[in-house]
Amino acid sequence: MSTAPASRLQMQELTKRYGTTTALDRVDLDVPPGSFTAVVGPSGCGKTTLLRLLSGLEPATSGALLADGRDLTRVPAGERGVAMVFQDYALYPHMDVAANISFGLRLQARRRRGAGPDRATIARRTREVAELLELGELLHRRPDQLSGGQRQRVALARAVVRRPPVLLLDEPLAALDAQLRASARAGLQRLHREIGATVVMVTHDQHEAMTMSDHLVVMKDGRVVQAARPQEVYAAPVDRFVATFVGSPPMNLRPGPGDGVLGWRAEDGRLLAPGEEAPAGHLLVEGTAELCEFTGSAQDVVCHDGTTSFTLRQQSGTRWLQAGEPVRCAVAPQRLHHFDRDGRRTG
Ligand SMILES: Nc1ncnc2c1ncn2[C@@H]1O[C@H](COP(=O)(O)OP(=O)(O)OP(=O)(O)O)[C@@H](O)[C@H]1O
Repeated sequence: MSTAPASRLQMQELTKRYGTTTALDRVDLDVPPGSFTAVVGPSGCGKTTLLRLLSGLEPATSGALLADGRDLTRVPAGERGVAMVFQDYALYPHMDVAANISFGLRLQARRRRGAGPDRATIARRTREVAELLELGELLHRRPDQLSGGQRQRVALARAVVRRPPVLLLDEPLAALDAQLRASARAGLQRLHREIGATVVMVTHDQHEAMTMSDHLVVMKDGRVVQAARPQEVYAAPVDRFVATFVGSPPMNLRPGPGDGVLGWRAEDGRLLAPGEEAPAGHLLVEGTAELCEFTGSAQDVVCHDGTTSFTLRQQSGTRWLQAGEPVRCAVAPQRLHHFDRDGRRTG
């Protein structure tokens, strides 16, 4: 399937206020062309508002929004080259799958008279996108004759059939059960590869965001806290908030040195044998195993040291721990994260 070129999106001091609520607070963000950008953050941090501004459903209060350097602020939603799939992707119930998918193209044809796509083009593009999303066999079914996952794919097909340079997805997988989500995740990534558009996806699921995106945006209180490759956000979170929000289990934190905070990831703790000393320079963490969760290839051991909890992840091949056992582990100095008293990363 041929595509329109992907757009680079830039937000500069983008602000949106609803009465006294500031939903977006001077957001500066650069979305690389062709990226799969995932936006995560706690409920109410402004994720959906960001998409609504990008799509043109809502005007910004102030600031600038550019696509490939072009100011979008006054460009109407229909002319932005931006398609959006909502969480509750309402399909037209009386139309079959083919008619649902081609709706936008048919509208375009009618509006532009001779200049829009002709019938043969519409039919071909509908077929192409249906094949891409594995809906080829279902073109003549109505939405109420489809499963949740199939309906979600029709909504996606309807959005991408017009080859938008930008595709916005608001919690696209939220309505699917766990098993369907896994295959829909793979489907979305494949779709992104095929259509080449810039994808911006909002999700509650930070695991989903990490695994699917190549650009991860973490928001809090209407602001972008960090935007980078997911690997970088995980390896070097800019502050304590990102350290505990991104990654599962959240990063372990403990006071010190001074008035700072030390952090370490569950997989960076190495269990010490009874009597074994922590190597010089390592952080020694001691506690008691309280909860041992076997995940298949690993075991997450939630421990308590009298004041705080921490989680140790043991990989397969090690001895599985049991609740009640004493736990001593060492963390190498290069695996430690340092935050200052205000929670900012210092190393
Ligand atoms: N139309 C509106 N009128 C007034 N306040 C609004 C409106 N839309 C959003 N808000 C407020 O703006 C803030 C950001 O909302 P938004 O929906 O963007 O958050 P979100 O990160 O998408 O949240 P969630 O993850 O819960 O969907 C919230 O405080 C919300 O209550």
